[in-house]
Amino acid sequence: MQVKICGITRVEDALMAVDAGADALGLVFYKASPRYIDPKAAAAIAAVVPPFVTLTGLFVNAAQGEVDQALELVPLNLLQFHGEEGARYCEQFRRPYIKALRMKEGLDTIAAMEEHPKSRGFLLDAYRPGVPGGTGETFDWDRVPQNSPRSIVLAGGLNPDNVANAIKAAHPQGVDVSGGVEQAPGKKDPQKVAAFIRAAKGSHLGTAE
Ligand SMILES: O=C(O)c1ccccc1N[C@@H]1O[C@H](COP(=O)(O)O)[C@@H](O)[C@H]1O
Repeated sequence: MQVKICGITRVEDALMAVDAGADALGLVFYKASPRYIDPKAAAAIAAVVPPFVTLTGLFVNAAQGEVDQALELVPLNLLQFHGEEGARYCEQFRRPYIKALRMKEGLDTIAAMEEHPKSRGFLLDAYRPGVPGGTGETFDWDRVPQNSPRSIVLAGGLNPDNVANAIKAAHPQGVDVSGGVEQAPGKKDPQKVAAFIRAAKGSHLGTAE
């Protein structure tokens, strides 16, 4: 099970999450988020990330120039588009990307995936009107399609206590968490991060806490 810890704003949190076993870290370049980080500060975090950890940049309906600027300053391995971005927009940056899909009632998830044939995978998040993500809310994990054409990253309201059950229900390839491992918005809690990663990675072994 691959684990992404999103909303990293401090070098010490990046180091701590990597040490705890995170496979990917997320930097939020969405200015309205309490976890927003500007590209210069993000570059300082990028400088400490080891080579086999996927550094992800999260954007929400950003102007093309904003993404270009982040890419110029920060060596991002993966882009995460969390708004209403279409395939042509996402593909223009010529970087690997994942499209986030917010699981609004009635969404045809497979049809939404087919709109992004070049997305490396799909991050499924809870839907709350007017809020693009990071809501801390879960959705019905039984709605996660088991016939997805590509990897599924499960997100939305995950925490150390529910992640093992979420994995059992949804069978994702990866999980993503932000608020569920924080002590305060933008500040990660080392105990929660370690417990989350242990529970997620141990879930298939039956050793989850
Ligand atoms: O983290 C944010 O502030 C954020 C803002 C706008 C879009 C997405 C955001 N975060 C992503 O939302 C999901 C779920 O977060 P949570 O675990 O429920 O807090 C996750 O993919 C974050 O990367």
